[in-house]
Amino acid sequence: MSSLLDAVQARLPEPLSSLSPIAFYTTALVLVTLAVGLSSRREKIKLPGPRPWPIVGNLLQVGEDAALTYHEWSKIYGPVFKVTLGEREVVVVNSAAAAKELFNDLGSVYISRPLFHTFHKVVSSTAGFTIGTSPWDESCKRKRKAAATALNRVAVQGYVPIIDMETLCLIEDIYKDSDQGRTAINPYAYLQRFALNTSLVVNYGTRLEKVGDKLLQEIVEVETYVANFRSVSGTPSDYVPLLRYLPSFGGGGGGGATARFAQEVRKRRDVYMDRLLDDCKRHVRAGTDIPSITGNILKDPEAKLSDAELSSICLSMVSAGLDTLANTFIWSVGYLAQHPDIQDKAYQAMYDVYGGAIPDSTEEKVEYITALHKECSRFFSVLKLSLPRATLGDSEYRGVAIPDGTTVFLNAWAIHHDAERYGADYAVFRPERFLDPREANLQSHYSFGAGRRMCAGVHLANRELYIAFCKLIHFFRILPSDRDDERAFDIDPATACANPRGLSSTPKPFKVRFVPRDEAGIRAWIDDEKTKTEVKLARKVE
Ligand code: HEM
Repeated sequence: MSSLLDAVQARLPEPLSSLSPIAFYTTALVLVTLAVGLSSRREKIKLPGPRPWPIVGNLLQVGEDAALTYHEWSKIYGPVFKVTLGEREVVVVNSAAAAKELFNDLGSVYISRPLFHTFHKVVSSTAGFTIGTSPWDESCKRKRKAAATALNRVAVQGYVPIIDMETLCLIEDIYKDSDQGRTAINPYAYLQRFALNTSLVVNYGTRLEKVGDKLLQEIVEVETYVANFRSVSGTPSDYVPLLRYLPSFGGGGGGGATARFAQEVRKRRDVYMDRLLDDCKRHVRAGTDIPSITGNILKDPEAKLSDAELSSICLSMVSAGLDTLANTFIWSVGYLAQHPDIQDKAYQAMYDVYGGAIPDSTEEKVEYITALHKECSRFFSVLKLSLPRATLGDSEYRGVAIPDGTTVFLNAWAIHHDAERYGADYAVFRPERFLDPREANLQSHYSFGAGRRMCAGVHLANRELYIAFCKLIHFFRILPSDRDDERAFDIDPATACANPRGLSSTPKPFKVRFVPRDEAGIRAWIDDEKTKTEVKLARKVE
């Protein structure tokens, strides 16, 4: 017993570790009693939900993959229930009907974002919050408006040449590294560069040249760490403040391992964000910039954005479309490799429209490809719990009061498994569901969230998905590796997720073959496009 006490005391900060055993147990008892008292006194939301434990609430019951657990709980407690995470009560929304009722019909209430200790106080104190992590206020309104205008349908049409250029680089590098389909490759780095470069060119007019580029690797690595800090289930000290004082958890005040790591990540992030912005500013001053969102803001004398707001928009542009888009592609490519029948249907659909010519990017004419990317977004649900919301003002759900400032999770995973919305075959990958004319009046899926804080990059993301799917399937047959040790891999989003506690789910690494459908055709296209484009749309980051 005393060795257990020694071990516990050794991990505590100075004032607690120096207590005698009797004083220690008394203090612990008082703290537990206080916490139990506080947690039972604090119950504000009378929705059904699993019974919380003292101090930790339901944290220990949530398990590895919170969205899947919440989906199971929704079968017991109904589509809208409450969980208690440490000292925070959270409303979880699990059906399409409830999402509409709350996020759309009560859009002006379900509009804010909650604050979390690690992300908002430790990771973000220098770089500022992204739009997706900013509570709703006048500054957030300005940032959201600027981003939404720069990313609306009309603006995105102007970015099609940029997406085309990045698709060309994607196809060229995949082609080169695949050795005519003989070598199976891991598609992650190619798709991450595609996603990041598109955002960088649109936002700064700059791009990263090589798949193995050091800056690219740094941005992908750091943004993945940041995303994990933003995850609503990855950082227990966000919910149990006491943990911030334990060395292996920690927070800003506690100086523990999590806090130190978060501070290090923040510094690394500041370095490349400053570099990208400075590079853009230098070119704007010299008049050598390429039209971009940031360049336009810097040149606009009427722009009412502060430096911090501009940095926040830049941060959002770099981070918001990186993991989300790349992971949607990565899951999809793995799935397509195991389902050549779907590729055949997509190829045939393109053939029906273009008679074998290369699909045009300026319009989404191939309905099956649109249906395919919608189904990929639904089926793989990369942001399973979306981004957390907070209510602004009091509201009600079925007569139960939801007070101002309540944290709300939109469980996109559960909604995408809602039989009332998607029918009995919700678990089947079937793009055809989105060709049904009855879909026209419904929100296709919830991977971009819902309501007034829905993804501001939805048009850009959809266009990137459409164009890249068209070209990948037009030029390649995507097939499993022919090596015995690589051929089989799990690509089921319920079981193959490599980071169930992360923000954006990614599958465990796998390799596939990209076999050119027409060897001479792909080479001629690459050569021809390169002379036309000559990567003159963007310069390299200096
Ligand atoms: C497949 C790719 C993407 C997915 C799955 C995705 C998903 C999401 C989701 C779920 C949200 C939260 C929505 C809500 O609370 O209802 C969000 C917010 C946001 N996304 Fe995306 N996103 C993607 C790509 C992009 C891209 C390419 C950009 C821009 C370059 C972008 C910019 C934003 C911004 C600025 C927000 C914050 C909106 C706000 O809080 O008002 N996203 N995204």
